[in-house]
Amino acid sequence: MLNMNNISRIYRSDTIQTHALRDFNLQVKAGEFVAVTGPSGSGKSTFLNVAGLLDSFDQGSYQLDGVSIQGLHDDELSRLRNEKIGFIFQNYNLIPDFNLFDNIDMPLRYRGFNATERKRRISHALEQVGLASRQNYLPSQLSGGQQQRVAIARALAGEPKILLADEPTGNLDSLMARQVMELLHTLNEAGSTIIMVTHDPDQARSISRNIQVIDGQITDHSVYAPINNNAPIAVKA
Ligand SMILES: Nc1ncnc2c1ncn2[C@@H]1O[C@H](COP(=O)(O)OP(=O)(O)OP(=O)(O)O)[C@@H](O)[C@H]1O
Repeated sequence: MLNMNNISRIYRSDTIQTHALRDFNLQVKAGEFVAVTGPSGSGKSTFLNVAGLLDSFDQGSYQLDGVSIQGLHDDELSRLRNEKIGFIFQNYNLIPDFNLFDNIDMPLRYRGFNATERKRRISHALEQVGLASRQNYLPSQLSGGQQQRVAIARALAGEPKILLADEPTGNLDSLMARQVMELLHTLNEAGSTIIMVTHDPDQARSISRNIQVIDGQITDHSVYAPINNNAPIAVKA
């Protein structure tokens, strides 16, 4: 599904170069759930941005769902991004004046789906996140956890090949965070491929595969026993 080999991403300014990713190698198979951990500034967001085709890279090769990314033009990258990737951000990124239906509808309109197909996708996605009865609500009428579930529904409605989540529970209290994590696990059990950056060690432990990023490289690559197990069985991969 995702195949990165020797990826480097260097940010350059007049005076300094920052090697945000260096010789970064990662393969993720369809159906995996991967937690990405590591200290602040280690390159986690840069990795997600490169993986999500939001940022370019300087060296290496990257195939997403069998498509080589190198050399693609911006319009091809946008099309691939819209088709294959669902993003979930810490701050939800919902449009406050749009109700839930219209928030989920907007990227589908952009992709040119007809009204019947859009309605089908929106209804199904809202059902998946347990908010089918609230499609006319505004984001401000929902809790933070519910807003994040809408953001997840928006990502799911695109029927992406992979979900990329950057600290999706970072703004939530522990109960709501747990509900969002349960939803992500349920989606993964139903077949979704998910890569999630988290600072929360308990969350990471609930996820079957963990990678740790330090100084732009993967330094630890552990596979844990699945969810709801506080005593991980670490197997070095
Ligand atoms: N647009 C940019 N221009 C210059 N340097 C950048 C840019 N974005 C990130 N960096 C640098 O690249 C390195 C990796 O940053 P990145 O945001 O990927 O880390 P992170 O692990 O996601 O951090 P955090 O956990 O704090 O979000 C850092 O040294 C950061 O300062």
